[in-house]
Amino acid sequence: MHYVSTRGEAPTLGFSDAVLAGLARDGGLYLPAQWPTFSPAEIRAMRGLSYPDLAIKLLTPFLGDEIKQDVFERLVREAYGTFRHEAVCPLVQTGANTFVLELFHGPTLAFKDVAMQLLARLMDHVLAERGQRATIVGATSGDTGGAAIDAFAGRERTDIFILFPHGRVSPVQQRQMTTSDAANVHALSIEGNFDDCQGLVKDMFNDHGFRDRVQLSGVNSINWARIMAQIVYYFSSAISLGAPDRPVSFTVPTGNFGDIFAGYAAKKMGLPIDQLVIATNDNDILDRTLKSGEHRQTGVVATTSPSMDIQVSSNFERLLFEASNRDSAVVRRYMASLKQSGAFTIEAQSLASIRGEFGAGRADMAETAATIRSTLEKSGYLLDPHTATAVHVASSLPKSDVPMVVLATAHPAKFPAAVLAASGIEPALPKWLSGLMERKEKFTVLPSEIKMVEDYISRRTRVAD
Ligand SMILES: Cc1ncc(COP(=O)(O)O)c(C=O)c1O
Ligand SMILES: N[C@@H](CCOP(=O)(O)O)C(=O)O
Repeated sequence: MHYVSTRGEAPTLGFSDAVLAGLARDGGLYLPAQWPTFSPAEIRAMRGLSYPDLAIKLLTPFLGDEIKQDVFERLVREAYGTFRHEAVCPLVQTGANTFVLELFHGPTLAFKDVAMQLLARLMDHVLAERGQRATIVGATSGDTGGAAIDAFAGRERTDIFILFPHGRVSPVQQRQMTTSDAANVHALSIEGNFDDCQGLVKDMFNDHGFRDRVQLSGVNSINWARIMAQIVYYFSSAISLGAPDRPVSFTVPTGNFGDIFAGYAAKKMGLPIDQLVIATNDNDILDRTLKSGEHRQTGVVATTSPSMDIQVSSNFERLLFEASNRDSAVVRRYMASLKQSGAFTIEAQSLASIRGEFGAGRADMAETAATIRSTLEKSGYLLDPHTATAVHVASSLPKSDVPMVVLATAHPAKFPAAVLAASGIEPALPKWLSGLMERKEKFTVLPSEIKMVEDYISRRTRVAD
């Protein structure tokens, strides 16, 4: 299996190099050269597999021959051994034909753990085999950072620097990033919003001198392995609802477009998905794009679902590549226009293809709060604000016989203030995190200035030791 860049001007890589590279050297994102596919009979035969066994079956074709099968199996089992629910990602029925897919049973209570626990182990393995080290730099609007720090803390071969927007993450999210005592962990509070943090990370990847000097790697969903690991729960939930003999729809709380792109990948691999619905909060660039065909960035507004406060949606580039029949020249034109004028207009054929695959909707903060309240009243289920945006969008769709699965991307206890205000209930952190809010914080505040951030990282990474 080989990996190609969406911009077509970077070397084609094997799996291990694509994982270590993060962003391609031409600024693009890696995708498998072909989608592995599974026939209905093969999907039927997956019924009854445990989550790790399903992950091994679905993900092995992406590895080529680069990771030995017994090693991969061990890494998968270790990764999902960190989850507190036996099913790893259990499905809960909340209405007649509606389900919530709980992705928050990992160490940091967010769906990011599903991919990050595996990615950290894969990276560690590849670096050890090669006798290399890496400097990992990541941007977070709250959840990726905590998940990455948990997964990489104490690992000998990596130093990890997480950039989060100053004052714009929840107190629980902040402490998950700032209370690690591992020497290889560095939390940087950036004076800006998430898009500024993600822009800094991409600028560092595009500064090839810096990139090579510190052996830069990324763990945001620009990294293919993040998307890859997220494909599995689309299969596990759809199979438990009758796939491949019954189609299933998904509504996904969306920001950087990684999670829902994993659903698109699952469909490409043969899973019968009826609708893939993008749910946004007030930062609704993707909802507007699907409606108008124009992708136009506006300012980010702070909401009660802070992890979705994003206007530069990285993985949309992967979809543009697919929708244009993998025409990297078209993608380069869109990206150049986005850089120059903050907007581009999607060509008619690509737009039709995107609209054929995806629906979209938005929920403002009042609708999100009302959904938390009404879901609790109707079904006794307490949603987090991100999941609530998707429940609101799903409930606004025309009625259908196809089961609708909403991805529950975070535990409500990560956002106690918003959940309390909406429902009157203050969700408690699980036992293993109960001392979190009392732990001592350690972080550095930096301006959103590339040179200052690069300088900070260069002085602290142990890559050159
Ligand atoms: C809780 C939560 N929900 C939804 C999202 C959006 O997911 P994606 O960025 O993959 O679209 C995020 C952040 O990415 C998140 O942390
Ligand atoms: N919502 C994310 C933003 C970064 O997304 P990623 O999936 O690209 O890592 C977060 O919580 O940090």
